[in-house]
Amino acid sequence: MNKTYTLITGASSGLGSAFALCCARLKMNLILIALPGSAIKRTGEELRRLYGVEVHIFEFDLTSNEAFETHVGIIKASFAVNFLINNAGMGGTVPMLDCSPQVIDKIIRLNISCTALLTRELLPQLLRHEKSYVLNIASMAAFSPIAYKTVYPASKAFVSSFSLGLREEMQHEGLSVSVACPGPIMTNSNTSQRILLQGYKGRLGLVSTMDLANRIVRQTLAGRAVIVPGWWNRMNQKLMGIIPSTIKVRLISGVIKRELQLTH
Ligand SMILES: NC(=O)C1=CN([C@@H]2O[C@H](COP(=O)(O)OP(=O)(O)OC[C@H]3O[C@@H](n4cnc5c(N)ncnc54)[C@H](OP(=O)(O)O)[C@@H]3O)[C@@H](O)[C@H]2O)C=CC1
Ligand SMILES: N[C@@H](C=O)C(=O)O
Repeated sequence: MNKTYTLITGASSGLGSAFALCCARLKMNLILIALPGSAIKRTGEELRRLYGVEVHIFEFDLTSNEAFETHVGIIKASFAVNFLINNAGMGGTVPMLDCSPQVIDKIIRLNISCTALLTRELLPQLLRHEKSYVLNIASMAAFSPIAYKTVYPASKAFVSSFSLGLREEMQHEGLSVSVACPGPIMTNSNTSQRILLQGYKGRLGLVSTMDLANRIVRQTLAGRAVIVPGWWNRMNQKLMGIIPSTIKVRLISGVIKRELQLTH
């Protein structure tokens, strides 16, 4: 039987490395993408040794057009990808006037362009399998505009809309597309500090990173369209579907504004 591979972007830390561990435990061969200079090679060796799976590492900046074209070209030509996890993403909390145009561009490229383009590039490979999966990582932030984050929630609304549109288009093709909308996750130190500044409301939605990865992968393989882990987050999702946008943006932004203490 031909070997199949799960490709995970942003796999060197945070949720991405938890996905790598979860998928290795499920005996999936892995292709891990991360920025150069992380500890991803060591992670790869550990996963090979512990779980006996193949792990191929690609270290490049997904937002560089040239690097993207070169590395994705190699991946397409060499590996039969049947599960794509678009996890790499960036955000932050900063007033619009203090946010550099470069950062805005990077968020849009990584969260929006790379998600759509990598999916498009790998679609022919994915469709060669009887059953294949795409998992896109959005956020609870996809459910409402948020002041002081502005570009990030807008980018995650794109990820959500893109995923559900593609899911509909692929429904008879054997490709199941899911979008995960996690609440706060204690991953890198900046994000963790900001979550603590939100107070008890931020902490109520917390799910441990490994638990989150396991739940999201399980539900993706079960074919679920929208994955919102955690009871508090699911309740918030329902509320956000009912509350008018002008009211919810004010309520959520009030909580998020506390994160500005980190930089101001
Ligand atoms: N943390 C949270 O509270 C939440 C996160 N999310 C989403 O979950 C996903 C993972 O988040 P999280 O684990 O916190 O993120 P982290 O910042 O902890 O990790 C992001 C990963 O992506 C990699 N990465 C970043 N930029 C690039 C790039 N240009 N090219 C290649 N790889 C890159 C990072 O590499 P390196 O380590 O080398 O920088 C790292 O491996 C994101 O899409 C995020 O938006 C959703 C809801 C809440
Ligand atoms: N990862 C994002 C969390 O919601 C952020 O950095 O804001």
